[in-house]
Amino acid sequence: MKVPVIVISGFLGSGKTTLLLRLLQEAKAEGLRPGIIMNELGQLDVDGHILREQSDLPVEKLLDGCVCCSKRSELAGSIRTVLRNKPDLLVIELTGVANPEEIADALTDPALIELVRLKQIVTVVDAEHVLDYNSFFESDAQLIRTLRRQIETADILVLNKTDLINDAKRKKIGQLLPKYNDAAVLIPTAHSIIDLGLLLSDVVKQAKQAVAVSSAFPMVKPAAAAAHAAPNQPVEQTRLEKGQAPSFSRVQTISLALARTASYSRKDIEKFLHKFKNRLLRAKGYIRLNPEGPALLLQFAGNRVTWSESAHEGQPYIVFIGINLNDRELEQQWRRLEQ
Ligand SMILES: Nc1nc2c(ncn2[C@@H]2O[C@H](COP(=O)(O)OP(=O)(O)OP(=O)(O)O)[C@@H](O)[C@H]2O)c(=O)[nH]1
Repeated sequence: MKVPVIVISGFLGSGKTTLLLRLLQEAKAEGLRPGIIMNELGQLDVDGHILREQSDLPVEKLLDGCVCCSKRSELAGSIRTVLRNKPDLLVIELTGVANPEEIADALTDPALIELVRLKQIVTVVDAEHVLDYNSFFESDAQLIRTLRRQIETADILVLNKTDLINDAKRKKIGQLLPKYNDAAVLIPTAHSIIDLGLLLSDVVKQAKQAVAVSSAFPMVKPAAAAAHAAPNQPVEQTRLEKGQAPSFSRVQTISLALARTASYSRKDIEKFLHKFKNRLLRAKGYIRLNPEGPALLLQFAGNRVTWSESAHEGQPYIVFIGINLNDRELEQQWRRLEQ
């Protein structure tokens, strides 16, 4: 069974490590064995120290670079190392400037696709500063885009540090965030206190099934989470019934194994990809245009298609990463391309 992955993203200082610590405590209380990967931009393992002081779980560190770009090639090795301990769950805390979309993409690399599946992207938003990002980073369009993608791709938006803002600011942010992502569960809070059942209930269920324990686990515990919340900062949830955990990330990954005997036309594939472009963030695959030919690496990113030579010897496949994709429709239409 593929190990579910929770990605924690959010700008520098927004409260990611605070959330991670809470998540690990709750996971431990539920009898889960989480695997942890922390990525930091600098060479100093600051958050790792904090974590080691407060948790006895082993942490795999990726220092001095961002796992979505310069450290990407090391991600597969780190995940394999963590998987040796047979975790029920893998939690990856990204750097503040990482685009979670890139991680969704990295998890579908050939070395990982059979081992892990993206479960949820949680983005922690710093309520005190989020409205200022556009003016702070005016000269850095790439950074602004990344911060926006952190919000747009989230399944859960934790609006943290609400203890540091007034009602007017809170209202403004409450109007802004849905403009970028109206499908995520929005949780205003302080000190990253959220109902962790949203993240863990299905993993607990799966772990219990795995050991053939039949007693049902309560899906979420809103009352318990609210009891921990700071005064005047009730845990609120919107766009999702309380007690209902989303089981899949909004960023979906659909992989299709391709028959070795099938042939394809390059033009048809490109037409297909452009047809879905509004919902497709990324597509990539190792495809043989004809059964005797070599595998080619197909990449679709930013609405551009590139083909390159590849030494891939294994089963041809294609992976689609997108939002609001209909897997049956996509597969049916893809199969029509087979000649
Ligand atoms: N006042 C206040 N402080 C908070 C809150 N949440 C976290 N903090 C503090 O903010 C600081 C940064 O929190 P972290 O959890 O380390 O943030 P992070 O996103 O992991 O930070 P980086 O690793 O630098 O990206 C710490 O000193 C926290 O104690 C909050 O809701 N309110």
